Amino acid sequence: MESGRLESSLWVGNKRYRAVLTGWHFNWTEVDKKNRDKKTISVPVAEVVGVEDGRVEILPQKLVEDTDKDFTVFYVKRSSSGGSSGLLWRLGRTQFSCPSRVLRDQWTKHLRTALKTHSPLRPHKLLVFINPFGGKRKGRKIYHSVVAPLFELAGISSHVIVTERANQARDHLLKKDLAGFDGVVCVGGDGMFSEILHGLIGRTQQEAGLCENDPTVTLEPCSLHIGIIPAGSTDCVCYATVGVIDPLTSALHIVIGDSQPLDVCSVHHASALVHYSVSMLGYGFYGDVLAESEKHRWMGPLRYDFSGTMVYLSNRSYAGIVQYLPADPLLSSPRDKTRCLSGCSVCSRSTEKLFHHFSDSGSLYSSHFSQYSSDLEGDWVSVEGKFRCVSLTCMSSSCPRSPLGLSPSAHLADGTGDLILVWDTNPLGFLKFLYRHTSTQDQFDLPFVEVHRVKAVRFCLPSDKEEEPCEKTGGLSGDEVERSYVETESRNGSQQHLAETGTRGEGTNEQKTVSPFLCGLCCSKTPALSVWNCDGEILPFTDIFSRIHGQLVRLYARGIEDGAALHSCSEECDKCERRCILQK
Ligand SMILES: Nc1ncnc2c1ncn2[C@@H]1O[C@H](COP(=O)(O)OP(=O)(O)OP(=O)(O)O)[C@@H](O)[C@H]1O
Ligand SMILES: CCCCCCCCCCCCC/C=C/[C@@H](O)[C@H](CO)NC(=O)CCCCC
Ligand SMILES: [Ca+2]
Repeated sequence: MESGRLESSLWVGNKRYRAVLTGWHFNWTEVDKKNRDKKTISVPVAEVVGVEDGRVEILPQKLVEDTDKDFTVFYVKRSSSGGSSGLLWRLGRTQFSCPSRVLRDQWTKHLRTALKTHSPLRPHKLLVFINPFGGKRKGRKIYHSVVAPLFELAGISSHVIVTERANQARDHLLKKDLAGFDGVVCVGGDGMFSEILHGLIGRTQQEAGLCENDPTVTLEPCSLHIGIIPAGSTDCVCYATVGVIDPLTSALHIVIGDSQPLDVCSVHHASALVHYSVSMLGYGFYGDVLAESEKHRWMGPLRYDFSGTMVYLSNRSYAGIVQYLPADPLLSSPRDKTRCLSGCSVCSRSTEKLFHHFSDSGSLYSSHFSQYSSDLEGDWVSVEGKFRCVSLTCMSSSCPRSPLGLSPSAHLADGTGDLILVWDTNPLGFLKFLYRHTSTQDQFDLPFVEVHRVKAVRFCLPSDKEEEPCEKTGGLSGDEVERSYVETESRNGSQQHLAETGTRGEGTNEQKTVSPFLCGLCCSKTPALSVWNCDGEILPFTDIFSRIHGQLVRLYARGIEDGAALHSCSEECDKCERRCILQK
């Protein structure tokens, strides 16, 4: 008998099944009275959530009938409702009956052992941060009603912190003891994710003795995984890495220990780290939308639609110099019409490139040779002019508002970002560009739009182009923007200069928010500057240097599964090529 293999008859209700546990799969096939096989259900062991003695239910509430010949298996079940192509996951549950208690114990023992063997990244202990004010303010309810019961079922212990102020989660991760935790879960939106990202990256560099302020340093990848339970307004990072915004689906990805590496862009100004970004670093239109939307927080998620319309009507473009370092064009292109899907070959090739210097121990996390990266070598390209917007994204940045995203062919973990330059154009042209984000039409196929796959970007203002700000509304000039925001923070005595922008949410620091939109309304003077929108935060500087760090963090996710490859996966898994790839 193959090790770990188990086969026997089991009953579900009054139907008999032939159940087989092989190394990778747990299958049960209905057998009719003439011993003919009927329907088979096949679940990869990696997608089994838990195995319980007796007849058990956990959602909507826990019910246990402790019978000694029964056991219950919980597993991931794909749902196609709402056109989600199987990306929406539900908790499947089957209660099996055995002819004897001995056989029942054999089944539960084998299944539990198989889970341990085949899912090495399943978390045991998680640190959970809940932002009670994110999105529609449902974070706490979502966690307690949907997520906590699943964690309990999977035997995950969690330490839960409901935040009382902005940046509490970041500060906790930077300073407190994290021993024993496998990952950090963020219940909130992109802003809350950003806090976790900053805390974990900062902590990892502190412990590795690396200076985050130096853009040439190869940063150490974080060893703790991040799980996102979407409860914000945009939830772009969740959407782009899971494919749906659904707390139960995300909780299941965490519980089964999925792992998706993610590129991170560091943003620097004058030898100091300003911020990290994963979804969008945008100047011009997206910066103005964010600045405007901060005044309408009370509208909730709708504030972006309202502000988007207002900013569009203000019809502005901004002068700037953009310099970029192109990525290797032989590896991929932002216009190659591919999508970064689960198991993406472009990202896998990058993993080999990024981590080819394995240490003696074989650890992925102590892999770099030199502290300084050769990634910034190459020929820089420089362009100057007036832009509607300049955006840099490390991934597609798809979200419900834009299902294919800012750059549909961008990759989650290839060590590059896509730079999108939208040159000044007429209002109708720009509307066309924006509108194409909401459809499948190519937003880059317009004469005033350029897209480049890059490793690093610099942006500065042309020295002679600064205009007088509007006096009535107090629009700020370049110098003023910087002065009004800079704050120096000292972390554990080290000289870190992380700008405290704090323009999101209640409880943030009181600071002046740049609102160039007002000038567009009250006078004909266009403001001199826009602001940078960095994953939903307004940055305090206009001149920036940013660089992409390949696979700096890992999420409990697996990227977007290919709907076509998933066909009738939950029933006929042998036919599903993608699952086989995953399990290799
Ligand atoms: N207890 C708190 N009080 C006030 N602000 C908080 C608190 N906890 C976290 N924050 C801040 O709230 C900001 C917004 O939160 P979050 O991202 O969860 O929701 P959102 O803005 O509605 O969603 P999105 O970022 O997806 O647009 C975050 O930047 C975070 O720093
Ligand atoms: C006329 C139709 C106009 C439609 C315009 C559609 C364009 C949509 C592109 C959406 C790109 C989202 C990028 C993600 C940004 C997030 O990091 C950030 C934090 O949550 N969100 C915003 O800044 C929120 C700001 C979102 C800007 C719209
Ligand atoms: Ca990327």
